[in-house]
Amino acid sequence: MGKGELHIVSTGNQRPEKLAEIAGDIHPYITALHIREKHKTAKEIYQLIELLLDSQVPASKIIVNDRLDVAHVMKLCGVHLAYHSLPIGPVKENFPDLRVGCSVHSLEEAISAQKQGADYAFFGHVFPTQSKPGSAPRGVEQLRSVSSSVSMPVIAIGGIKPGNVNEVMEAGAKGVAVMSGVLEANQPLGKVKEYVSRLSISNKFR
Ligand SMILES: Cc1ncc(COP(=O)(O)OP(=O)(O)O)c(N)n1
Ligand SMILES: Cc1nc(C(=O)O)sc1CCOP(=O)(O)O
Ligand SMILES: [Mg+2]
Repeated sequence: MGKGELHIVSTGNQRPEKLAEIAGDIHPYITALHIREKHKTAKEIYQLIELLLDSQVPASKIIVNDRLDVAHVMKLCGVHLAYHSLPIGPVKENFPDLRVGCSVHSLEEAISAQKQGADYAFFGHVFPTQSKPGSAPRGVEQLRSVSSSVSMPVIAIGGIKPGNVNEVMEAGAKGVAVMSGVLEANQPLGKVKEYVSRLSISNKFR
């Protein structure tokens, strides 16, 4: 069996040049880089992605939050739709080659996303994370229930560290999405390699 997927999600507050430098180092080892810059305009996101492309990050590994226009114009691999975004169904119908994903936080949301044609879903937050202060984590058992109820890939997000990768893969996740664990690490490339080695090992037992 192949490796589990490793998705890296931008923090929304890193300097574009810094993100591009890290992304240039880590892209060969990751499945996708998610550009989640909710406070940036389309033009700012476009400029950030230009920097990434200049750093040799392939467009085929970049997924952008919400902005179908940017994904289309820049020939990116996918778009991650938010609650306020265009609905999944019409996006998939009009852009069948685009990988269309979304975040889900319950079994009902996961089933609905799959019915609408989502290619994948992030489920979280599985563990405590500084990104969701004061909000209780949903835990590994809810991840297991969601993963076993849908056929689309479910990616675990929220508080994912190398040490809990095995647990979420065993619960049926097809991979993990990581923000702070890599992008706020002292040595992002070294961290990515740690995640990759855990993803390979854990998949052997599935
Ligand atoms: C491009 C991209 N990838 C992943 C996400 C994570 O989505 P989500 O969990 O919905 O983010 P929050 O709304 O929980 O902050 C994203 N937004 N964009
Ligand atoms: C963007 C996002 N969405 C989540 C969700 O549960 O929907 S958790 C999350 C942030 C994950 O960051 P970290 O890897 O630093 O815990
Ligand atoms: Mg979310």
